[in-house]
Amino acid sequence: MNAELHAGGNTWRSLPAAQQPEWPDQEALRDVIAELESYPPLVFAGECDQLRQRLGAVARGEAFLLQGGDCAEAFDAVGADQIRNKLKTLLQMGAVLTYAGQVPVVKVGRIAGQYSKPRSKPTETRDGVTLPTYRGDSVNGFAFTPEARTPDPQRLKRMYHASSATLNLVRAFTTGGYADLRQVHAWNQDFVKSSPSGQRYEALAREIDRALNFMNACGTDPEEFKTVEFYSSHEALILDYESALTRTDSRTGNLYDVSGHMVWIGERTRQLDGAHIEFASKIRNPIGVKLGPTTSAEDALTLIERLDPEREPGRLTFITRMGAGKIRDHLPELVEKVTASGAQVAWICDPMHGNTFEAASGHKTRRFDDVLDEVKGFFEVHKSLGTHPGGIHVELTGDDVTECVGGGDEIFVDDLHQRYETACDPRLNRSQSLDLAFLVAEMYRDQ
Ligand SMILES: O=C[C@H](O)[C@H](O)COP(=O)(O)O
Ligand SMILES: C=C(OP(=O)(O)O)C(=O)O
Repeated sequence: MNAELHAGGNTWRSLPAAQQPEWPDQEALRDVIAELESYPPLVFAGECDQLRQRLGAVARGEAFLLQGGDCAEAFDAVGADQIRNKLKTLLQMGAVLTYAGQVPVVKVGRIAGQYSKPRSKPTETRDGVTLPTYRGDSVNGFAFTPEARTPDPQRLKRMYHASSATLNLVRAFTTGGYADLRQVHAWNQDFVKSSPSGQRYEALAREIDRALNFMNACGTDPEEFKTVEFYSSHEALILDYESALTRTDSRTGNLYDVSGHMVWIGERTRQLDGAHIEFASKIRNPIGVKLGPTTSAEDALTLIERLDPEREPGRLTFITRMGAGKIRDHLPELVEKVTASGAQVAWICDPMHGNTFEAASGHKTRRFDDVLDEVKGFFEVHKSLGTHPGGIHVELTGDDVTECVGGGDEIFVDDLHQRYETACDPRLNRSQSLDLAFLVAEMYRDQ
């Protein structure tokens, strides 16, 4: 094991680490870690610093964060079409939100590293057969066989290569002309024309059109529309992987987890004395922490103490995922006490994870109306406290899947089986994601 890392990026090893796979072959795991430690970084420390600055603007109320992508990326979905569709959807959402909010929208994908899943149960039983639960492609296979479900550390290397290929294409799309704002707006116009609830969005789309024509008429350099800043993020769950990809920045001597620009710690692994928070406290990347409905204000304040002792805007993002029925009761105390402490965190709403239920067909799903209601509650709470609703964090795909019910192009419970493709939690499809963007844009504007 890399001795330099042992001093900083590996201090988590002496603490309890929740949700780690039971790798059957420890020697094979050690070999994989050693190999990963020799791989080049996927992102540069300077890019992480730039994202931290952008998130600082979110924390100060000067920008909005759009973070979204798959629940669980899959190795067999690392294809040009899927990556392009996802990116296209996020760019379309970003364009609408930028216009409505009149502030920069920081665009961060749950992409190029979101291969590991925390689970409620360690095992799954089907027809009397019990096997380890699926923990994401970085750990085991989705197929319900003993071979597939046995954790295999070689998969950590595949995760690195899949992340690398994905990021490479994302960089090409976002800097090579595909993300041109005029093109993105034309896609949005198509959506407004074809969506059953598109009429509601027509006025906003027309205004954006006029704004673009105005900028054109003023002679704005068309090159300025051509590229877009886009960052990667994932849950820092499998600590053997994340710490093997932690490097010392030659400019500053600080440690960075170079597996993605931003990493977050999930609701199931944010124990204050646990390994994940210890790991996150040692790296300089911008850090997100998920906060569910049982989070106390004291927990939030201790997290700030551990992760953002310098109170640096942009360092820490709280991603609340309370559930539509709970957010209005639970969020105010957290925001009030954190604000009173003087900390400037970014507050982001994840309206997905508190709103999951099982349909009679057995599919895990979410209602679009609940998702929307949680975002509404989030905006209401921040409005009443005079604080900034900093953004949204959404599980989505650019494909026309049928995993969440509702939306303008309505999906019914009976439709769920048609194209239910997620390996874990249900995602908004392309049209539901764009519906959400237009509706959140209206809320942001009213704010
Ligand atoms: O995406 C989040 C979690 O991994 C997921 O909600 C856990 O799902 P489970 O309750 O089916 O394990
Ligand atoms: C597992 C996730 O969320 P949470 O930690 O909020 O349950 C997730 O975002 O994939």
